[in-house]
Amino acid sequence: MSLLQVNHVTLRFGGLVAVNDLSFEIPEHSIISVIGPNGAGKTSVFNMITGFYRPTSGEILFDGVNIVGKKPSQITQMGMARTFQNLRLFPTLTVLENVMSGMHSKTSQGVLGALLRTRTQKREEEMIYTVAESCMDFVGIKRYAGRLAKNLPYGIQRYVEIARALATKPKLLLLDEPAAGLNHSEKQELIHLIQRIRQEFDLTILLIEHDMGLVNRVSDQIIVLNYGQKIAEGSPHDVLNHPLVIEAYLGKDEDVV
Ligand SMILES: Nc1ncnc2c1ncn2[C@@H]1O[C@H](COP(=O)(O)OP(=O)(O)OP(=O)(O)O)[C@@H](O)[C@H]1O
Repeated sequence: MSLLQVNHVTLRFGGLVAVNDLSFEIPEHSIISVIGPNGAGKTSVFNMITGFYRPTSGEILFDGVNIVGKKPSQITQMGMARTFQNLRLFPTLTVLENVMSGMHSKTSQGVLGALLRTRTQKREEEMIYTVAESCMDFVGIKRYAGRLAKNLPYGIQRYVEIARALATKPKLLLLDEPAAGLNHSEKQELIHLIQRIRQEFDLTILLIEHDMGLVNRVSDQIIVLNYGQKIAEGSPHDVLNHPLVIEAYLGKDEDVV
């Protein structure tokens, strides 16, 4: 069954068509990558799926529900989590607090509960702490738990974002250029982490990435965008050898494996 269905979605900014009549489906438990040259519309697609942009036309079904018009927070509640191309951590909070922050939107207690510190609320805080700890452990950043996010190297901050997203126990995890700014050995670790996430967590992953080595290693299927349109879709081998894809990347064809 498809966890996500994007049906004939178009996004216009004035006269510019950023995404043009795009359709694709994401089967449950798969890892799908969206690739394409700069400006192809990849981030716009992520922003529509996560509710940051509203499509000009078309529908997006998540778990069978049309999510067009829903707020990002409502979509998060439905089981979607994302990381950002430009990191969005709370710089003056610790790693632990950042990871816990992702889960607070899911607690049942409101402001009154927080003030009264009801027993339920204390139990929830303990549960949030336990989940945050296990997610930090899973991605290998537990030793940084008490450090302020802003004082950590870029590569570690990326892992904090991933841990924060995982802690919300999403059905769909969207990773926006997770390898950006990472060196070769960090990229190898990230490939291993993405494969472990798929094995250990019951989730589906949608990835935007420029690093073709990573895309090739982790993806079940690849969707290629160019000028807002889908120009190819299929297995890594088929897509990365597709003439239209090679043409789209011409001039930077060293990226294509
Ligand atoms: N908020 C916006 N307002 C106006 N135009 C926008 C906006 N967001 C994106 N665009 C335009 O839409 C097109 C697609 O941009 P988008 O960022 O989705 O591409 P991308 O494939 O993610 O690129 P990159 O790989 O460089 O991140 C571009 O022409 C971009 O300038």
